[in-house]
Amino acid sequence: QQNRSQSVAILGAPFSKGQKRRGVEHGPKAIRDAGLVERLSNLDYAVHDFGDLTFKHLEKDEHFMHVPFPRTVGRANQLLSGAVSGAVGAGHTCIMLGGDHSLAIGSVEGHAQQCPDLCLIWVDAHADINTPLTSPSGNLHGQSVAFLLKDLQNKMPEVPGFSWMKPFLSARDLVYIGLRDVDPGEHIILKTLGIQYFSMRDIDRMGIQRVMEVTLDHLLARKQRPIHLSFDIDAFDPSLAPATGTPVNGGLTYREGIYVTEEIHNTGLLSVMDVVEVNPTLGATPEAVEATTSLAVDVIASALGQTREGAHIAFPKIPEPK
Ligand SMILES: CC(C)[C@H](N)C(=O)N[C@H]1CN[C@H](C(=O)O)[C@@H]1CCC[B-](O)(O)O
Ligand SMILES: [Mn+2]
Ligand SMILES: [Mn+2]
Ligand SMILES: [Mn+2]
Repeated sequence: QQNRSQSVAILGAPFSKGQKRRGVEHGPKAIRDAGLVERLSNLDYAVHDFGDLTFKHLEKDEHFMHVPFPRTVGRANQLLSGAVSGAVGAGHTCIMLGGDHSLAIGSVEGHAQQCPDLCLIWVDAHADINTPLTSPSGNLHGQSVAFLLKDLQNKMPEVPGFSWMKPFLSARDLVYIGLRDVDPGEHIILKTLGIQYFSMRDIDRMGIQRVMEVTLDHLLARKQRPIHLSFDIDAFDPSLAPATGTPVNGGLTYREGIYVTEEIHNTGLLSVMDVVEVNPTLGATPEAVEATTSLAVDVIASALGQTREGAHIAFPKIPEPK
């Protein structure tokens, strides 16, 4: 039998108002339909599926500057924060299924309520660190990190809907992997704050093994602490994950993405993982959607201990005939 030493909580967040394309709210169902619960049940985890959160669309929700749906996004993240905090507080490793990447605001904030010393690994083609003053689109899924960082506090206006939280993360506790489409305003923020990032060029130069070595050393060498992995499916090359809202060429290979999650699993410190921006309505064919959703299941399983070399949980030794 399996000593279900650990337990994983699945939290669906069917939410899309951090950006303008319809369909990403169907991400949680699509990832479950790709067999997530079955895949995790084969690992050494007790699986608790908490179902999907229900988000209210607020009637009166005027733009703030050019930012759409600020109160709806803020409220959704306040709700998600409580749910993630509850799941982590109950001792679960939490998998948050998006939904767009604005949901990381609530996910990381809720995690930090339980684990104030958490560190954040952001795997994404994008930095998602625009402020309302630098954002080209106003879309909050491209601003999530700016709401989390104490170092950006004096560069952030008061956005309606976000008065329930305050920034808590230090720039040194964040590392980016996979960047290849960074806006000018984001670039000056990354450089000014001295945030550690590995772009796709860095991965080409160093290789993913060295990137992970430096990432985990940067975050954990001084002190072991819980890891929050925020994984935007668009970190992968669009040939692997086409069903997503902002695809950018030249992304992670399948093997690079799996290596990232294997290394994070091997720290034994993964506490919350977001998997966001899977939009099943954007696949050109059913096969394209299936490729994207099964990839999401693969990276989650890998982050939770599925290994490419195999495992023999059910076999203490080679069975012998009677
Ligand atoms: C918008 C298109 C033209 C551009 N290639 C694109 O995607 N740009 C990214 C980079 N900055 C944009 C923004 O802030 O609006 C977009 C956010 C993406 C958010 B994410 O959660 O998917 O990481
Ligand atoms: Mn992205
Ligand atoms: Mn993102
Ligand atoms: Mn996106």
